[in-house]
Amino acid sequence: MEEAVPPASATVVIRAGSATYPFTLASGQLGRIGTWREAVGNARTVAVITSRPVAALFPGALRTIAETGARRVVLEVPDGEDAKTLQVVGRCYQVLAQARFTRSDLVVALGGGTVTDLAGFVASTWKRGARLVHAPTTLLALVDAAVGGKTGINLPSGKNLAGTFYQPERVLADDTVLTSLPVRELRSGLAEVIKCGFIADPAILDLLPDPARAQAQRYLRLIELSVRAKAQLLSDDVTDRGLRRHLNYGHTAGQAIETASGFTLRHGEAVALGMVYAARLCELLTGARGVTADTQDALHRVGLPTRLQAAVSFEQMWDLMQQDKKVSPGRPSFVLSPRRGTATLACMPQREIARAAFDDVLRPERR
Ligand SMILES: NC(=O)c1ccc[n+]([C@@H]2O[C@H](COP(=O)([O-])OP(=O)(O)OC[C@H]3O[C@@H](n4cnc5c(N)ncnc54)[C@H](O)[C@@H]3O)[C@@H](O)[C@H]2O)c1
Ligand SMILES: O=C(O)C(=O)C[C@@H](O)[C@H](O)[C@H](O)COP(=O)(O)O
Ligand SMILES: [Zn+2]
Repeated sequence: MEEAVPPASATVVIRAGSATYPFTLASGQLGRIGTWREAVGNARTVAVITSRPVAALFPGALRTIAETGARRVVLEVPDGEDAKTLQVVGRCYQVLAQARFTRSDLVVALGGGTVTDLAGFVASTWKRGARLVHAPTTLLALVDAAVGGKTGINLPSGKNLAGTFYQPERVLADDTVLTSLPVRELRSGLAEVIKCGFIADPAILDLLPDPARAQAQRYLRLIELSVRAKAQLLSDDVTDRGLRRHLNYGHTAGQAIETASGFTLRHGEAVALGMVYAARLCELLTGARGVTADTQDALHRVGLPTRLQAAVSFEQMWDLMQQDKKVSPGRPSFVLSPRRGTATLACMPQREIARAAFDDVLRPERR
């Protein structure tokens, strides 16, 4: 049985500095001609960036884009993190060049966060800026990656080390995409939802779903609350110099762990571990109590990992953390959340404290 949860409103207006655009949350809209007519506008060519598995899941969306009358070009990129490389960016540019793609043509990102990160980068750099619409198909992309205009490409030396800030014209959020999403991917998205609960809106933490059950109303509500929380933090800090950094909670350690695991961990799983780590650091640095237990409890409720299983050493994590793009010596860059709904910035911890926190909460337990 579905619990009675207040219905989500249809549109969240995202204000990102001088840009304003709608995040429309409407079940089934990716298959509607009206949605796409409005999104395509007067573009002559629509380049849909997607991956093969995602394209196979959403033939209706692809067909409907073609029915708008615009010429449709489908760029199938590798699935998952393999899409976020300079090589794939180069291949996208080649296809756009062959299609004589102009700045008034439209790039549509149809997929998860890897696709929105890649497509955003391609659109922002193609002729210094083509039109862009996001059609997120994972929970993680719905609540996070499709909003706020961060684009990212991975380099051998680290995750998201090349990127731009480039806002889409609109985000077409259709919660029915969740019906085909594997539970592991749902959980991964819930890590970013839980992050918003800790740094901004504690009400989120009282609404956490059971990922093994269908709870459509609850997801609608969580999508809306998470997007509102994100929008609030980035509205006056699009370029990540101040408040927006709170959205990086769990990411300094998390993205280091994600990279060190060779991307065997999903982004959200790594962020979950990063939040546990940040919680323990918070206790060690500030004397706060109960932060780790509260974090572990929220993550356990949705079945996310709270301790490393993969072989990632402290040294690997520590080295990669130093290369995080927001780290600069002596300046606060590590996000802590001492209490539900709040976040602060601290300097990178000293190595001994960083190691102690790792040993306390992340190091795989000996069997
Ligand atoms: N730019 C940002 O603000 C931001 C925010 C958060 C995360 N990210 C980035 O997002 C990426 C992770 O995104 P993700 O978790 O969506 O991963 P993803 O894009 O790799 O998608 C995960 C998997 O789900 C599959 N999939 C997609 N939609 C599906 C559907 N509806 N049904 C069934 N399967 C489906 C894909 O084929 C893929 O294998 C990371 O690279 C991360 O760095 C960016
Ligand atoms: O939008 C933001 O700002 C975020 O930090 C959201 C994160 O969830 C996301 O993973 C982002 O891509 C991480 O950014 P990075 O600057 O650490 O690469
Ligand atoms: Zn993230």
